[in-house]
Amino acid sequence: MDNAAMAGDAARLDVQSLSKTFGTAKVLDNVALSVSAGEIHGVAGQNGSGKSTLVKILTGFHQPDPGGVYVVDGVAMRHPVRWREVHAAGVSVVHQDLGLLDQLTVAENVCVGGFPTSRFGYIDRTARDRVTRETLARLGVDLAPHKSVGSLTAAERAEVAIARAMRDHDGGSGLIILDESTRALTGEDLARIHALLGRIATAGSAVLIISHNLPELLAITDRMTILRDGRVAGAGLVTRDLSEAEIARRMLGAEVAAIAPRSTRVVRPTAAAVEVSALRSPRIGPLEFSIAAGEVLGLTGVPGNGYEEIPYLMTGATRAESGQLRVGGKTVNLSNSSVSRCIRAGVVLVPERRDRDGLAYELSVRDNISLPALRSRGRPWYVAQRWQREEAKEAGDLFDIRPRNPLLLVKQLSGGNQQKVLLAKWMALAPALVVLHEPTQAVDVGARQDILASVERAADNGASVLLVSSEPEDLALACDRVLILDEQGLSPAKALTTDTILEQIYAQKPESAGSHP
Ligand SMILES: Nc1ncnc2c1ncn2[C@@H]1O[C@H](COP(=O)(O)OP(=O)(O)OP(=O)(O)O)[C@@H](O)[C@H]1O
Repeated sequence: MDNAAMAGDAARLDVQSLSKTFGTAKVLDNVALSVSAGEIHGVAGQNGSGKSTLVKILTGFHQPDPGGVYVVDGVAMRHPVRWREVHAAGVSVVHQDLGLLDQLTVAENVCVGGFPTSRFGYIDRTARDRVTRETLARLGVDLAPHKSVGSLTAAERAEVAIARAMRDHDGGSGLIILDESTRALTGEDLARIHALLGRIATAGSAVLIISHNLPELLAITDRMTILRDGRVAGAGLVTRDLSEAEIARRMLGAEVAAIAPRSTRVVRPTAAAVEVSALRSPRIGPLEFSIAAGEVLGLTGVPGNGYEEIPYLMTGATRAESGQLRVGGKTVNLSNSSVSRCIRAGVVLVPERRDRDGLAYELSVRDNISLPALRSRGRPWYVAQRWQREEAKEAGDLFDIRPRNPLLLVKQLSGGNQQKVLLAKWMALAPALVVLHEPTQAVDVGARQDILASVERAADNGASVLLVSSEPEDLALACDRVLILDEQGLSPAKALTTDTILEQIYAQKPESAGSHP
């Protein structure tokens, strides 16, 4: 698409000479970025290259170093940059987690932070519903304002978040920033949100989208800016002149070597080392499957059909209605278990939500990596032992954790590098069963390969691995076998190719899809 050409060349966003220093680290260095009216502009970059920092500066969360220029629709932003002024100038943002309140309605979510009030200060429900209806109609989104957000599909939730961001934009004005907000969407859900972004751009607003999904950026953007180590490694490149390989090369400064699918390289193990039986929750089951030692088993389904619950049900994180897990000669009752009991049985979970379930943000990289082994390998934890230092160094090298400083607090790392720490933390335990949920979400192309390689390495070292993912490409690449959950239960993928897995997933759609567990 070339919306920019259609809507003229007025810059909605113009950034020049923008830098940001944390302590002694310059994480953005002289960045320039320009987005025209009617343009969809993509930003890509390796984990830690500065994308989120850029968004945080544009929204006034971080202050840039002195000297930068930041202009919205012709209005120069004053220093310090304040969200109120940026927003008034026409900038809005949709964050990764969408920031929705599930217990509230569509209208309450769309109007949150800007409730129309009556002259006595009460919330004016009629005005609120009218604003919501008008916003949704303007965006071409068909949603009832009174529906509860907790009951919506993944695509509908993204529509509500985008509607909230667009609520105060006068027709065709301003800039909407999507900071990896499409990352949990796949297939038709993703296509639906792309169509919405296309409509927003065609109406004359500008869209700035940050994503690790290179096919997504190639499909919907007009131009792209690529960051590498905080510097621009490609400014305003016309997307139709780019390929995935070219973007990756600019991002990483090197070619990304393709890896061969596991199924073509490895002799399939046969004897079951892990057996799951009678696994049932209110939404799924009973299910039964097994994983051999040294095997990577993939598991997927239509988003929201319940397959996303399986990693949590199998590891004691969510209590199952019924279910047994046999691993290493022990049997765990999944209707009456806990995470710590599962860990003692040699079962670890690498969850999707690292912020909620996986990492201690206020602790260092080193402490996070060695936490699970502290009990068995000796205290006190506040004095770093040699094995802790060695383990942290090894993990840093193996997973390419950047910056390579094990004393940094996890909260100081970029999102993708936090994901690598989470993996390193569990892999260091040499578990019998590793269960991973969406391990490559929000990581760059190079890190994705490192993570899939580490998953395979765990299996090659004798672990059983369950890879639960919405990414058919990851499943086709890293698995020995893939199971697909539908209303009939689990069935094996007929072939380990992206297309076959996708076709099988969407051969049967559920009646109603809910949100992630
Ligand atoms: N509060 C902070 N203190 C110190 N360093 C920080 C802080 N926030 C970010 N950084 C550093 O700034 C750099 C850029 O991080 P940023 O989160 O912007 O990267 P990113 O491109 O968004 O990465 P990802 O794709 O992994 O989300 C990283 O090296 C990170 O460690």
